[in-house]
Order: sequence, then structure tokens, then C-alpha cells
Amino acid sequence: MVKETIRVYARVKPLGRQQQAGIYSVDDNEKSLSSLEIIVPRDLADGFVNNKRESYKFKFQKIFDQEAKQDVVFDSIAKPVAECVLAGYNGTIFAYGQTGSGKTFTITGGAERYSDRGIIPRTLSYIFDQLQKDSSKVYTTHVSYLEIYNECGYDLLDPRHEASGLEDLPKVTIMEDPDQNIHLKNLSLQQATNEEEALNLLFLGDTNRMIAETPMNQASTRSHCIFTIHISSKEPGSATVQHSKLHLVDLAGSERVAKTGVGGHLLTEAKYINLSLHYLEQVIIALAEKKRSHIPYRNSMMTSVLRDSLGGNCLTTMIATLSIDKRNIDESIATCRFAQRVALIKNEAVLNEEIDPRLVRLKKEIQELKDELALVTGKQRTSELSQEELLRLDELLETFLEDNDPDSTLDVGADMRKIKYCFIHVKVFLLNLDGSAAGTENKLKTFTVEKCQKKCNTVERYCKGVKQLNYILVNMLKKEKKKAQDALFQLNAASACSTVFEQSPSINLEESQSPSSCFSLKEAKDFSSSVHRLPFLSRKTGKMSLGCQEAFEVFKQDHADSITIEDNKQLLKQKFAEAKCLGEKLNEVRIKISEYILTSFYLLADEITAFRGYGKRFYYKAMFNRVKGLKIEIEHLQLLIKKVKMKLQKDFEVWCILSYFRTPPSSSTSIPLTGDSQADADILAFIKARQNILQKKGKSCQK
Ligand SMILES: Nc1ncnc2c1ncn2[C@@H]1O[C@H](COP(=O)(O)OP(=O)(O)OP(=O)(O)O)[C@@H](O)[C@H]1O
Repeated sequence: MVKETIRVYARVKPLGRQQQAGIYSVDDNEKSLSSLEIIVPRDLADGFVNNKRESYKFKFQKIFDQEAKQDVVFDSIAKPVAECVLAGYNGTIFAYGQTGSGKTFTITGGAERYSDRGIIPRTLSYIFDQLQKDSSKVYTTHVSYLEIYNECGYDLLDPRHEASGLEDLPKVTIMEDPDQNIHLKNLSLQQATNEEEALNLLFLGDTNRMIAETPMNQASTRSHCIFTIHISSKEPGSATVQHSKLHLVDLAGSERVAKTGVGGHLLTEAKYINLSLHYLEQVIIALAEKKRSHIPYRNSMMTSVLRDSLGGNCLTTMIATLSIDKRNIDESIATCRFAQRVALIKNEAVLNEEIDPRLVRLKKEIQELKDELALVTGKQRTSELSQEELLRLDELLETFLEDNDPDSTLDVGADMRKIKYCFIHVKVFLLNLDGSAAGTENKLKTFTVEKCQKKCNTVERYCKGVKQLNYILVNMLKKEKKKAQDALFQLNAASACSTVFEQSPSINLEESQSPSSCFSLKEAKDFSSSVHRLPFLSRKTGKMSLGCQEAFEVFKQDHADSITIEDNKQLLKQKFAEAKCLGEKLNEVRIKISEYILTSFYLLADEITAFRGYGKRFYYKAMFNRVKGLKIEIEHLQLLIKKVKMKLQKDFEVWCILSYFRTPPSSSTSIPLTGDSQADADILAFIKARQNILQKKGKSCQK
């Protein structure tokens, strides 16, 4: 807990050109309090016997003279408060003084120069800077902006739109809970994750502020404004959260109504303002009197909102803004008197820590669920398993791990404690696999290893089998290919010798072969076209079987057409690259043209621009046509590649037929099946087709 009286500072506003300075002196003391002396010369008109005081002395924590810059004010006043707020304490800084004395300039800042930024933007910047540096905690920051005008509260951060008048803003009302805590109904808390977002909210609020003119100040604020920064912080893993808030208050002008010379509607306003400041004064007087038990906070909205800041859980600072103009001397003295009373108020700031409400909620939820579970199961579940339950679990685990049946299961019921226990147990067994655990664990270890080895052996055998099959198939296809090449060679030779297929449809391809194995190229081609696409070459899915694909690849490599395909592919690549390059250029030109169109829209009279635009358009059109041409060329090439590929596949089929039919039918039985059910079915269908043809052929020969 930090016990401290409210710190009171004074800031003297620089005098305007036509202002005449009152007599005052500052005794700035670095070590203790500084003092301000205001001299009011006795008015001779009051006569020679005049007991009026001539000198007024006031003590302040520090006095900022006319030359004091905003950064100095921030460093001395706001920075220490912001540090406390970051540490989890509540803080308040409020500016009090007559209209035009520099309250808004000190709290919010001036709009002319960046260096004129006041306490709010500088504090936001400082806080977000610190939050970024501190990675030990998770911070959440919100801001709220309240305006109190004629005893009514308004939410300046209404996100829907910028209000055209105060009436358009949501009305904020005060609610008090049984513990006498104040809650502001309708005041929105806007989250700000960084400085920029927080500043945007400040600007939104400032735009919404009610500004009216008084004879004293052309743009004076006649309402109280409270900008609040709310910070929540939590260390990861910690159960406690800290909540703190910093009120930055710009009070309305404290001058007396008679002096301002206002009337009518403005007089009503002034009365309200003065009334609320009067109540503020009453609260401060009451707080300064040690014997007073009742503090009249509830008399006005402003004192209700600032209840904690005045004599409560808060580190509070007041800035008395003074206009040391000859005409404003009385007001300045009044402000200083008020400040002296405020300086007597003692506050007790405590660290605002609480158990994370989410944690409290979760704990409650867990208890409720436990109760529900106990009701359903009829058992009260504790966090630990009983000795009996543990023994039963051990038995179940042992039976499960010793069971050779791979489909055996371990059923421990829907109890997370038991499931976790089993997992841990199994993990321990696995970790001990290489250790020398004895007894059951050892048995289980051996059992697990055996089981694993068995599995490995099966997989190994399986892989071996697949490899063997692959090897057989590839060899088979290689042999077939060689035979086909021989056959083709002989065919070529035969055709060279003018042995026309048509004349002798049953030309022997190899003299040594049996007559039934003879097959002409034409027949092979006919067969190919009649079967259309052989089942093992083209599946219903349109894909070849794996072995066939492999064979096709080997076949393709040696085929003359594959060179054509490669050439075409290269050409296609080039065309694609060219088309891409042109496409990019085209886009560039398109952007330039739209820029030109936009420019010429603004400079319609400028014919040169328009002409240039046309030139670009022409260029664009030519490029467009070129790309179009390339597209057609690419499509043509793609078609060509497709055609060559189809031709290759057809040739491959013919080659397969030829090579297969060269072998005697009896040899088909020696063909090892692949093991792949679909491929085997293809092969068998192929053999059947071949036998049918041979049968037909035999019949026609007999005829
Ligand atoms: N320290 C200062 N340095 C330079 N200009 C200042 C200073 N203090 C105040 N001013 C200027 O004086 C004028 C009035 O100041 P400001 O609006 O802050 O007064 P105020 O006390 O907030 O008045 P109100 O009660 O009407 O809101 C503004 O133009 C402001 O820029």
C-alpha cells in the first residue's frame, strides 16, 4: 500500500501580447517544495487604512514557469504516475484553473506543433513503449473518454459515427453496487492494442467534445472531460491479474460567473460547471477535515466518478494552471487556495490484484461437472485413483500386453484418470525396453520385442515379394521388347523383299516357330484396332498398369517420335516464356494507359497528353494481338504433342501384340502372374483374346 497526499503542481501560462503581467515570484526549490508569491498592491482608492493582504504565498511540489515545455511537464508530472499505473496502481492527473489558463493545453496539448503534445498523447506513447519492452507479462489496454456536461455524462468514444452534437452520443449514467463501487453504465471501453489505435480513439473523442464560445475564450471547453487508460496485466501461468486505471482529467474553467459576463443558456451552463466544481471543493474540504466521516461524493457526477481519485485507492496529482495576467490575479489566487487544500488530502493506493476471474469461473465449472458426474455414476470421483482401482488396472494392462491377438483391446471405461494411468504405464514399459527390468516388465518387454520382430519379418517378406515380382515383370518386358525388335527387323527385311502381306496373310515371322504362332503385321494392326485399346494398356480409368507404364517408358525412349516430342516441348517452353514476358509487358502498358486516362480526365484540354494516351493504346493493341497469336501457336503445339503421344501409344500396342503373338500359346502358361489382381486380369483377358483369334485363324486355314 502506498500512502501519499495528493501532489500539487502549478503551471504558469505564457502571457499574451496584450496582457499585462501581475506581480509574482517563484522560489524554485529542487529539494523541498517550491513557493509562488503573488503580490496584489493595495488599491489607494480603498483609503489609507487598508488591511487587505498584499502578498500571497503558496507551496507547490514544483512550479512550471511560462517557459516550461510540454516534455518537461510530462517527465516531472505524468511519467512517475504512468510508471505506478504500469505497476498495478490507480492514478489520476487533473488540471484545475480558470478558463484559458492552459488546462487543455497541458492535458491534451496544442494542435500547432508536434512538440505541443500534451500529457495524454505522451502518456499513451510512454505506456505502449513500456508494454512492448516488457515481455514478462501479457497486457491488455482499453481506453474510455467521458464528458460531463450540465451534470450529464456522454460517451465520447461512441464508435458508430462522429456525433454532430452531444445529444447524439450515448448517455452515461452512474450505478452503485452494494459495496458502494461506482459503475458507469453506457461508457464504452475500447481496446487499443498500440499507440496508434489509442491516439485514434483520443482524436475521435476530441472531435466529439462539446465546444462553445464564451466571451473569455473563443474555444473554451465548458465541460469536464475524463480520458481513462485501463491496463490489465498477467504473468503467463500466474493465477492473479492486475487491473489499474489512469484518469487524465481536464476540468471545466473555474472562474466565477459574474466575471465571465455570460447570460441565458450559457449562464445555466456556467452554473452547472460552477456547481460541480463547488461540490468538488466541498469534497476536498471534507477530506481535509480529519473528523469528517461523511464525504459528499454523490452530490455531483464528477465527484462520484473521481471518488477513488480523491481520498481513495489512487495516486493523484493536481496541476493548477495559472494565468498571471493582471486582470486574472484574483482567479489565480483562488486556484492556488484550492490547490493548497487539495494538497492536504491523503490517498491510500493499493496494488489492484485479483484472482483471474476466468480461473475462478473454470474452477467453478470443474466443480459443477464433478458434481454432475458423481450424480450420474453414483460415485464421488477424487483426483487420485484408489489402491483397489490401481491393482485392477495393472491386471488389465498385463492381460492386454500379453495377449497375442492383435485385435485385443484394453477397456478401462470413460475415466480420464485411468486412461492417463495406462498411457504412463505403457510409456514406462517402452522406455525400459533396453533396460534390464525384471519380472513382468521383462516378460512384457520380450513379448513386445517379439511382436515387433514378427511384424518386421512380415513386412520384409512382403517387400521382397514385391521386388521379385517387379524384377520378373521388367525382365519379361525387356525380353518381349527385344523379340519385337527382332520381329520388326525381319518384317522390314521381308517387305524389302517385296513379300506383300496381302498376298500371304500367314507369313512366318520366324522359321523355327510353330505355324500356330505365325502372325502378320496387318493382322496385328487389325487386332489392335478391333480391340480398340487393349485392357492392360488402357484401363477403364484411362491409365496403364504399373508394369505396362514402365515398359512404355522404355519403349518411348528408343522411339524416333520421342525426339519430336522433346523438340516440341522445348519449343513450347520457349513460347510460354515469350508469352509470359509479353503478358507482363501488356499489364504494364494497361496500368500506364489507365494512368493516362486518369490524367487526361483531369487535363482534358491537354491534347499532348491525350495524344500520348492514344499512342500507348495503339502499342497496347499491337502487343495484345501478338499475345493472342502466341496463344494460338501454343495450343497448336500442345495438340501436336498430344497426337504424337497417341501415335506412340498405338505403336506400343502393336509392338506388344506382335511380340506376344510370336511366342507359342503354350508358353502363356509360363507367364508369371504379377500378383496385382487388375494386371493379372488384363493379362488373362489378353491371352483369351489371342486364343480366340488363333482358333478362328485355324478354322479358316482348315477351310
Ligand atoms: N503553456 C502554454 N504555452 C503556450 N500556449 C499555451 C500554454 N497554455 C495555454 N496556452 C494557449 O492558451 C490558450 C488557452 O489554453 P487552453 O485552451 O488550454 O485553456 P483551458 O484552461 O483549457 O480553457 P478552458 O477552461 O476554456 O478549456 C490556447 O490557445 C493554448 O494554446
